[in-house]
Amino acid sequence: MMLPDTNHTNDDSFALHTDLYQINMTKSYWSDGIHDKKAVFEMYFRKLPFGNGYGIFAGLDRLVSYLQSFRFSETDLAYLQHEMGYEEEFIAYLRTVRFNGTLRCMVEGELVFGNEPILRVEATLAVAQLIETALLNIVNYQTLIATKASRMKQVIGDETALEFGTRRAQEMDAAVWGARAAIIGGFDATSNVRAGKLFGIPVAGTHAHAFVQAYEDEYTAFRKYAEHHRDCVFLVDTYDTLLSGVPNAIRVAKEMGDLIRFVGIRLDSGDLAYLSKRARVMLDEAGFSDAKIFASNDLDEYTIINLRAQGARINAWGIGTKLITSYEQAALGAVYKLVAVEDENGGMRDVIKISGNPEKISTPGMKRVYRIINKNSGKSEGDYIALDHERPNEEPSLYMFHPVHTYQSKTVKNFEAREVHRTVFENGKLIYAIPSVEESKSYAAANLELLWDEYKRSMHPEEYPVDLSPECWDNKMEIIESVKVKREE
Ligand SMILES: Nc1ncnc2c1ncn2[C@@H]1O[C@H](COP(=O)(O)OP(=O)(O)OP(=O)(O)O)[C@@H](O)[C@H]1O
Ligand SMILES: O=P(O)(O)OC[C@H]1O[C@H](OP(=O)(O)OP(=O)(O)O)[C@H](O)[C@@H]1O
Ligand SMILES: O=C(O)c1cccnc1
Repeated sequence: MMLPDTNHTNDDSFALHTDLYQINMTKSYWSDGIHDKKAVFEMYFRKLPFGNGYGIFAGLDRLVSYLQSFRFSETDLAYLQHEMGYEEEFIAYLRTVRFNGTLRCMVEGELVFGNEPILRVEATLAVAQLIETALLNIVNYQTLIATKASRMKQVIGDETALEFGTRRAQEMDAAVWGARAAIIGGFDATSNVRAGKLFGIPVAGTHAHAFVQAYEDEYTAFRKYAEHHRDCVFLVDTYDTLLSGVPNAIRVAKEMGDLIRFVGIRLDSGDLAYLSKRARVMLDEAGFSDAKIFASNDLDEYTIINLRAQGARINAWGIGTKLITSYEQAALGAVYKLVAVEDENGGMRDVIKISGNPEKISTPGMKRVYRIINKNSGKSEGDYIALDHERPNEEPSLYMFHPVHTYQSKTVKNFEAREVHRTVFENGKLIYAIPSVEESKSYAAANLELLWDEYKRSMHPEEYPVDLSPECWDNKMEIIESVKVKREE
């Protein structure tokens, strides 16, 4: 009897990290001889998550390493041939497949909105199709977490935001890449040490209830911790926060004096508003007005706003489950759609996907996205999606209108049209240097300065304009008409 391979030693590439239908479509393209036709796909989501007014893009780092190493390994090919039954000639073709295309993509920390391309892939039809699933998998998760983190950080403001979610995350990849995305979104540190090593991001932590329980009493536990660590945050809620936890923390801090840095205490249960206010008074009266109060326990932006309204005296927020699992909304819903394909004459044919819902009709053609910055206010007027050859920066004024409710319009003058995509790969060659995570985080913060506050509030934000250029809109309408005519024939 053959035992299944349980040690996964054959997991030596990500090329099979795709849906079966991509391989089956590729087989048809290849059999039909159209696999090397040029194709353009764009990725976008329709609706911002959490009712937020903006999104923060993350995922480019992993996307780059995926595309750079994209090839079917010999074990992948053996599996496809012997277990899945694909023919030898097709396997021989798959052996040659590499990412040979051009990728234009937002940079991590870029603001992203509904119905605008996050990235654009120009590649051969087969390759562009084979990579769809992994690209969506990476971007959907990381952008979701970066956006949630940014939304939480907007509420937390200048206070400290700590990512504590690894133990609750949807497996190990989600924990580390989610921690990274949280930092891009504005978090200050993660508790995940591996994420710190992998990405060079700040790592921070306190101690658990188990540590207190492991000693005969709470005082001894704090004292032992203090004897072996310079920075101390004592978890004060194991037995009784106000009657024993805070007094024991103060006692140890006094005894140890300058031998430690008494960073503060952590509250992890009970009424966090009440306990933090009482603990603040006790710490201040003991002469520790610099000691900070950390809080954790199922926190999210809604609880934080509420705790703030109650006058809670919390300086650092440890957030796990509700961030790393994107508890409020499980998925972003980005899609990857074909917008142009090579025709019989070697030119490109713009293509469309029709839907009964006008908002869901795809926008054909190869496009560029511009952020229209008003030079007087320094704020963004909205995003402007134009066909590839258009150059809005050369126009004296731009006519911007809602792509569905077209009567909502404005003319913008004295603007800078800032492209939001960079060329990351050109004909298969990586030409972009990925910034550090801290740089992406600063980039996200600087981008947020471009937005009026009305787009950034967590409840019922204003809808940020994402408009099509008149030429792009006309092209879409013409193609809708031509599809209608074909349907009627
Ligand atoms: N003053 C407050 N106002 C609003 N929400 C609060 C306040 N204090 C704590 N919370 C939140 O209420 C919830 C309390 O959850 P829960 O009842 O599970 O915790 P607990 O009473 O602290 O007990 P446990 O020891 O099981 O953690 C948490 O999400 C916490 O963040
Ligand atoms: O509540 P979250 O936002 O998910 O944040 C992470 C939680 O993980 C820890 O609790 P856990 O009960 O796992 O460990 P403990 O024994 O140290 O309290 C920590 O004390 C937080 O409450
Ligand atoms: O360091 C902490 O306090 C911590 C880390 C992970 C989860 N909960 C708390």
